Amino acid sequence: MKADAGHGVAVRIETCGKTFADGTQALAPATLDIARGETLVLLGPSGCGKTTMLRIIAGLEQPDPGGRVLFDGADMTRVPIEQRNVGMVFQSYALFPNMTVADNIGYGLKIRGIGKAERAARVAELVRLTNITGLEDRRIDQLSGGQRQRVALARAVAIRPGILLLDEPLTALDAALRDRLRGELNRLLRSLGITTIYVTHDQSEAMELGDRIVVMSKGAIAQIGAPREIYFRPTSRFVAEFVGAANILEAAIVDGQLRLPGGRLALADSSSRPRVVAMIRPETIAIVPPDAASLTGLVDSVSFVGDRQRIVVSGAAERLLSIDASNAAAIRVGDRIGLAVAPEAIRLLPDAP
Ligand SMILES: Nc1ncnc2c1ncn2[C@@H]1O[C@H](COP(=O)(O)OP(=O)(O)OP(=O)(O)O)[C@@H](O)[C@H]1O
Repeated sequence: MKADAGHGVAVRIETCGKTFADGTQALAPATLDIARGETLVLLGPSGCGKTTMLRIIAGLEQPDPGGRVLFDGADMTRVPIEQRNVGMVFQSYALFPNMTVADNIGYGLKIRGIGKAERAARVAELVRLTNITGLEDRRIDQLSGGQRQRVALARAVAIRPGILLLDEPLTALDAALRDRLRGELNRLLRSLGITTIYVTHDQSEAMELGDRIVVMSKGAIAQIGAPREIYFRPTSRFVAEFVGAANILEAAIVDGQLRLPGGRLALADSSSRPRVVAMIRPETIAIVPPDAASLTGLVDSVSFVGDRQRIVVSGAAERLLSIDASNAAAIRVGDRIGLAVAPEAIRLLPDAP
């Protein structure tokens, strides 16, 4: 969490729903508080309503009647976007192509009547913060995608917005560049301490950048929590499967243990239900010698994925189980292996999706 996060609510969305003119309900009425200085990530599959929520906060879209948007406690619902003091960056850069980098970054300051000397000082600071030193006098059409996205970020934060809204700002970039910029963006957001709302469908981006993540599904909030909470303690099957890889097991509980075709697993959670849906992350399953193990299975496939190997096991559960193991483990297809899972790593889920 950023240093000054948590002191008060910067943004409150109160029963904000959105039904478009054609009858599409993009957002069911949702209420959400965003703390000052926090980076809140809206995460979900395509069409789940993330952008609609961001546009309501920006003032590009009005919520359905009854909904309110508050900044620092003040009702902004009817306040036009240009008076909301928000900075925005979208997937498409929307920079002025024939202006220089420095002029793009300074544009918002200029139209706000900020003098030349102060403008130059702020532009210089942002050029340094966003790692584009040396490119100040280039035109936008002479820059790479990653450089353009840095300029777009610098321009958005130059006006010192109260709130920064980012909609998939890294999506158009290739994987290696996206990873690098994600780290840089994380440092930038933390050093500026601006309240940020970040839209993405990429769960690793959400994990790295978010103080909290709002997982959305079909126009509704499925779960809100810190990245670790969302990952290890999902409250629904949808969240478990959308955020990272998940083994979902349907099994009976006997004597506080999950009863599976290949053996048993001890549980930390108790349940009064005779059958449960349980989630186990692939990296929480350890491979142990089969003879003393309470659960065993047969290795169905082994795939090398670079930093680890993904092992798929049959016979342990009703479905195939995926395990992430270190490359050091010498495992071959057809091996009989034992599986161990710490009871706390098994999460019971409600039956509903
Ligand atoms: N102006 C509009 N009129 C009618 N329906 C719309 C309009 N804008 C968006 N929608 C619909 O509302 C739903 C939510 O859209 P939204 O853009 O918020 O989703 P999203 O989660 O941001 O998706 P993506 O990741 O694909 O951008 C979608 O079904 C979309 O088709």
